[in-house]
Amino acid sequence: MQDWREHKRTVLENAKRVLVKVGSAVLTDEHGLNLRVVNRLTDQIASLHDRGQDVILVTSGAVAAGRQALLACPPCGKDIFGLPAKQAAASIGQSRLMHEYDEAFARCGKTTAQILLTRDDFQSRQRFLNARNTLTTLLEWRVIPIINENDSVAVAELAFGDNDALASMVLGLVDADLFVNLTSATGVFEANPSENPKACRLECIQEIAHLDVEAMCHGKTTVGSGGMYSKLLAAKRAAQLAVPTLIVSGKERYALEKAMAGEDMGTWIMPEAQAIPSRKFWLAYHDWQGQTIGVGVTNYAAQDLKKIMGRRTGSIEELLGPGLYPEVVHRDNMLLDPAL
Ligand SMILES: Nc1ncnc2c1ncn2[C@@H]1O[C@H](COP(=O)(O)OP(=O)(O)O)[C@@H](O)[C@H]1O
Ligand SMILES: N[C@@H](CCC(=O)OP(=O)(O)O)C(=O)O
Repeated sequence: MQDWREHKRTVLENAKRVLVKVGSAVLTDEHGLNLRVVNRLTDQIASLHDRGQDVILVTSGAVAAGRQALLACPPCGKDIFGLPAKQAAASIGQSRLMHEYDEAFARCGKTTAQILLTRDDFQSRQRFLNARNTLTTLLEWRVIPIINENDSVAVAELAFGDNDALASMVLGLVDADLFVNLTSATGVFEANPSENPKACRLECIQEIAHLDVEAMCHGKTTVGSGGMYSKLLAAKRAAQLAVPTLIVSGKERYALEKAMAGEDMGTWIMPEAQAIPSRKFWLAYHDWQGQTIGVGVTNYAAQDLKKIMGRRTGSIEELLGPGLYPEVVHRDNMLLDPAL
């Protein structure tokens, strides 16, 4: 196995397309969106971009920015914290968030584009491909795509709920070669540092597939977003796509620049040696219902399957007519144990 430090150095030096994700805990403070953080982050992303790297930004902060606006001018006697209120706050905040990014990037001479996605967009092959085409075109034009979940239309069962999951899905859309996840912690620790202050930072996670994420983060760590738990699940998906993840503090000044320059900070998560082909990755996220042990595209409709269950292959043509497939789900169209 390649030494992880050497692997990290090689990826950092050669990454052409970097996806940077920044969460609410980094971007916001008790007053809402922290513009100093937004400006520092855009400066650093612009520098990477100037060096020729494509950068895709997945950002949270719409709900916080919306609530900030609402608190400045509250709707008399109305709830601003329930789910519909959260969705409405996101729609108020998203345009403000985007405005701040747009202005900050413009000061660095960069053009931005907003893309709002929901889980639906990854479940429909057509929408998945449309989103991919748009992103590819933007990147060819050297525009910086800024992505968030489309909170105001996402219904509970279709919501990502946290942008770590969204970011990991976008990796597959844009064929990124590095995922940088900016967090409020200084990296991944052996255990939740707020519960166990003696826990040490992990410099590298070599085999994320074998990591007990539940135990390490003690379940989900924050309400409404996943904290480190969802970052590790996102890193697991990234690893399946053969994309390494760097989880690093977004609170520290110049953290992104320093991390990209190879300083010893945060946690490096090694990718799996064998990437899932992108079509299979899409399959993995196509069906989210029930207890999933694997996913695949079937050659037979459910009612036909009921008719032929338990029958000999030779009798199938008699039941369903000619032109049949020899298998219900071909192994090329099947993925077992996706990191759902
Ligand atoms: N093993 C762990 N290592 C590091 N942080 C952890 C761990 N388990 C739980 N956490 C918590 O996860 C949080 C990091 O996520 P955060 O950046 O706050 O989330 P978000 O990006 O969703 O807003 C930290 O507050 C930290 O206390
Ligand atoms: N899409 C929402 C944030 C979702 C969320 O909680 O994200 P994160 O803080 O990154 O885990 C927003 O823009 O406010």
